[in-house]
Amino acid sequence: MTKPVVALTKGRVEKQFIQFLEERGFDVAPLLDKGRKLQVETEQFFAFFAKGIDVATYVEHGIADLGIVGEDILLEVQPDVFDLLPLPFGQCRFAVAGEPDSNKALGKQKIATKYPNITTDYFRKQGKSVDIVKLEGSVELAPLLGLADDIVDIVETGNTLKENGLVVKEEMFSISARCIANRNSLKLKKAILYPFIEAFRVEEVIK
Ligand SMILES: Nc1ncnc2c1ncn2[C@@H]1O[C@H](COP(=O)(O)OP(=O)(O)OP(=O)(O)O)[C@@H](O)[C@H]1O
Ligand SMILES: O=P(O)(O)OC[C@H]1O[C@H](OP(=O)(O)OP(=O)(O)O)[C@H](O)[C@@H]1O
Repeated sequence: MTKPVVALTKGRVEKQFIQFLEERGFDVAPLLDKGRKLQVETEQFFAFFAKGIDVATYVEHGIADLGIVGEDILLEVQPDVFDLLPLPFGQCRFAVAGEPDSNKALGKQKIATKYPNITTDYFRKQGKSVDIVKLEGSVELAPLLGLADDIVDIVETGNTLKENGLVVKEEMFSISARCIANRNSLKLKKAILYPFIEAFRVEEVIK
């Protein structure tokens, strides 16, 4: 019987996932000692490391059976994968933020974000149409430099907003990291995936 193939989001999520696995008695040494290698094998699974958006693609195409990815990616890209369960890390929230006294009276609100689909959907549900400026990071700069009126972004501690003189204007919703699965793998590799998924289950985070 072969092992599951797991696609892991590099960086922040990877670190928290490794700690999560360690607490559950998994063999994490190969993940910690990987150096610049992008694929490793542990006692329990094969892993490879990619950007979150690519983790979703690899799982959708069946290259990975499981993926560990931020819910922001799933909401933005809506990949055709099975969203199995929430994980107890990567917890943060989406918010509209901007300069404290910048309420736009006339014209369309201009919003800078890494998440154009989430943003459009959020404002559409409020019956509002906004102009979106897509950025890839350091989104907080946009209102400060006059590129946009406000931003839609992830807030965790609030430090990035605070240190740049911005405030939350509207709380949107909370997210966490998620374990996703390829739809066929779930049917065809049940025997190897289910024990693995069971080990990931954390009562307090199941919605
Ligand atoms: N401040 C944060 N607190 C908690 N989770 C976060 C925070 N920022 C991002 N995340 C989550 O972690 C995931 C990965 O974020 P990370 O910043 O490591 O990569 P990224 O946003 O793709 O940037 P990079 O281009 O540097 O790889 C995001 O998809 C999101 O789910
Ligand atoms: O509320 P905080 O704890 O300060 O976290 C929020 C920040 O974290 C994320 O940025 P990230 O570090 O991923 O950098 P980025 O700007 O390149 O996306 C997010 O886009 C915010 O900028």
